[in-house]
Amino acid sequence: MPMGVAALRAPVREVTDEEVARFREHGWAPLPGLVEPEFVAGLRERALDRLAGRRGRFRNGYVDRAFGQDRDIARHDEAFAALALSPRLGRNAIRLLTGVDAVRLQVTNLLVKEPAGGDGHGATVFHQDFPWMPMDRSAMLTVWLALDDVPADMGALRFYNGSHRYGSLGRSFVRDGDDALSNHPWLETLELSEPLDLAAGDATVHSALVIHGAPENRRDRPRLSFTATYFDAAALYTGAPYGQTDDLGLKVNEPFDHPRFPVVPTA
Ligand SMILES: O=C(O)CCC(=O)C(=O)O
Ligand SMILES: [Fe+2]
Repeated sequence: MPMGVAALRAPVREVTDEEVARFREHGWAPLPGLVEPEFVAGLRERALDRLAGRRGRFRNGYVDRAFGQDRDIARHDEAFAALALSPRLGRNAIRLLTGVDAVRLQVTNLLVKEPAGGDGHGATVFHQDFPWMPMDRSAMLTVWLALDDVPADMGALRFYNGSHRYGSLGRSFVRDGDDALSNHPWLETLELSEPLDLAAGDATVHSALVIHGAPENRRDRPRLSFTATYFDAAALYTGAPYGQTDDLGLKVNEPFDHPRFPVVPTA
């Protein structure tokens, strides 16, 4: 049953002080039961509808080998929009980040990791998100929400705890063999987070500076997740080339005042 517009208040819980502390210490945190499973079931249905007919697309980019994307899904779907722009999620992002009074939504994404083998997806190599970004500061995070149960061997994310403290460590996904561990073997001295079994509605949240990746999907059904990325609303545009922002008419050294980067309401 499709959700009516009136029903679109996303049932998101608040993060706890312990979760904020853990995020700041490790650069990421598990957020079990972040979104009510009933609402997530509706999102899953919408996700599957959007994905029908998208199978078997040619893949060649480095990222495309790791997972499929339906970028900006919240611009096309009101339920994903209700979630991504929910005041609870906005307040959570502000609390998790340090020294941030307001956040903008950078991007939403429906991610699909097909089962490994044949035409399927490979592992998500370890990387940071920030090195691509045209923002002048790194206060940025991604909420990664399981739209269905995602047991560890299906490819829930893993993280190098504390790796967010080492600043921007360079791009991955741009050349062969450029995963973060190959670029920086010392990362292996850090603790790798345990494999996580996520249920639909569970999430992880990660800093754009934490090193993260995911194993291949060893199950026989696609791994389905939704991500929403938020950044400090005060961040200024640097003009660095980036597909999403190149043609938007943003001004260098000005904030991202553009409808593509809405400030998330907090009430
Ligand atoms: O879902 C994945 O495998 C990777 C997602 C990711 O890297 C991200 O959301 O930043
Ligand atoms: Fe990432």
